[in-house]
Amino acid sequence: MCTSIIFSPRDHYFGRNLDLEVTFGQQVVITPRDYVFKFRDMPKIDHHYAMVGIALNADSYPLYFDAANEKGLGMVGLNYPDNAIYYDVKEGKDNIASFEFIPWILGQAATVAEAKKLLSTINITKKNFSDKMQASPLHWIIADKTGVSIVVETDADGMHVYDNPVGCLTNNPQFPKQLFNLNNYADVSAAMPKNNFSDQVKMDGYSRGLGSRNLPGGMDSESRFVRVAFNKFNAPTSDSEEENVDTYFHILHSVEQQKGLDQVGPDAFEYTIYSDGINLDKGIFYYTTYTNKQINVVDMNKEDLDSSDLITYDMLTKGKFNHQN
Ligand SMILES: C[C@H](CCC(=O)NCCS(=O)(=O)O)[C@H]1CC[C@H]2[C@@H]3CC[C@@H]4C[C@H](O)CC[C@]4(C)[C@H]3C[C@H](O)[C@]12C
Repeated sequence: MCTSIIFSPRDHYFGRNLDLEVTFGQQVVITPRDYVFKFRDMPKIDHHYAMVGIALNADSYPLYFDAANEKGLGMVGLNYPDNAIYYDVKEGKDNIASFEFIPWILGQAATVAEAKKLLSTINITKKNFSDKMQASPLHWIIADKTGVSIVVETDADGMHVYDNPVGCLTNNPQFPKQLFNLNNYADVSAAMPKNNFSDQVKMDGYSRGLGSRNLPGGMDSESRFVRVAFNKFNAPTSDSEEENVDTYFHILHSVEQQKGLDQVGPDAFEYTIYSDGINLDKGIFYYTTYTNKQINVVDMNKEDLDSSDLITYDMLTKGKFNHQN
C-alpha cells in the first residue's frame, strides 16, 4: 500500500510513502530537459520539462514511481489492484502505456489545468515495459504548486479524472468511495469532545486527545486515507522551510507501516520503504527511508538540467545514531 499527500503550509510539498514487502533498487532520478523520451505509440519527445523523483533506472529509461517537474507539477502512482484496467490502443487518441504516463504528463504540462488538457485525449494502454516488467495496476494523484490536485483512475467503465478536495490518496477502493467514507469521521477533532451523549451522564474527559480517539488506526488503505487527511488538515504551518519539511514528514510517518504489522505472505510483511516529498515551488527533493529517518536532500537546480543523460543518486539507507557520551 502507499500514501500520497500534498501539504501547503507556505510552499507546496508533494510526495508519498512507498509501502511494499520487496524493494526494487529504486533511486533518486533527475531527467534533464534533453533526455529523449521514446513512446510505444507516440512520437518521441526530445525536449521537455526536467523532472526529479524516485524511479527504477531500467536500461537508462526512468520508470518513475513518483516525480515532479521544474514547473512544480507532480505525479504519484499508487497501487490500485483489481480496479485498474488499461486499454487497447485506440485510433485517434494519445496512446500512452501506464509506465509512460508520468513522463508524458510531467514532460509537457506545467499545471494541473494543463495536465487535464492532456488527459482529455489520452488512452492508457496495457502495454508492458518488458516481459519481466509487466504493467502494475495503479491510480495516480497529480498536484501543482498552487496546491490543487486531481486523481486519475482507469476503471472497467473508462477513465475518470476527479478533483481532489482533500489532497491525499492511498489505494482501494475507488476515490469517490474514499471521500464518502470521510462522512463516518465528521466528529473526529483535535479538541476535547463535548458530551453529546447525555447530560445525565457525567464525563470528566479522563485523557487529553479524546477528540481523535475514533480515528482508524489500521494499516489498510481506508484507515490510512482518513488518518492522513485528518493529520494533514490539523498540521501546523510555519514560515521556515525546515519546519514545514519536518511537519510534512511527521504527517507521512503517521501512516507509515512498521515492519511486522501488515502480513502479505508466510514470512513477508509490507513496510514503508521510503517517504519522499518535493518542494514544488523550489524543485528540492527530500526523502527518508525505513532505516534512515534523517531527511536527505537532492536539489534539482544544482544539476545541469540542459543535458541529456539521467542523473541518479543511490538512496541513503544507513541511519546514524548520535552518541552523546
Ligand atoms: C508496488 C508500488 C506500489 C506500492 C503499493 O501500493 N504496494 C502495495 C501492494 S498491495 O496493494 O498491498 O498488494 C508501485 C508504485 C509505482 C510502481 C512502479 C511504476 C513504474 C513501473 C511501471 C511498470 O509497469 C512496472 C514496474 C514499475 C517499476 C512499477 C513497480 C511497482 O508496481 C510500483 C513501485
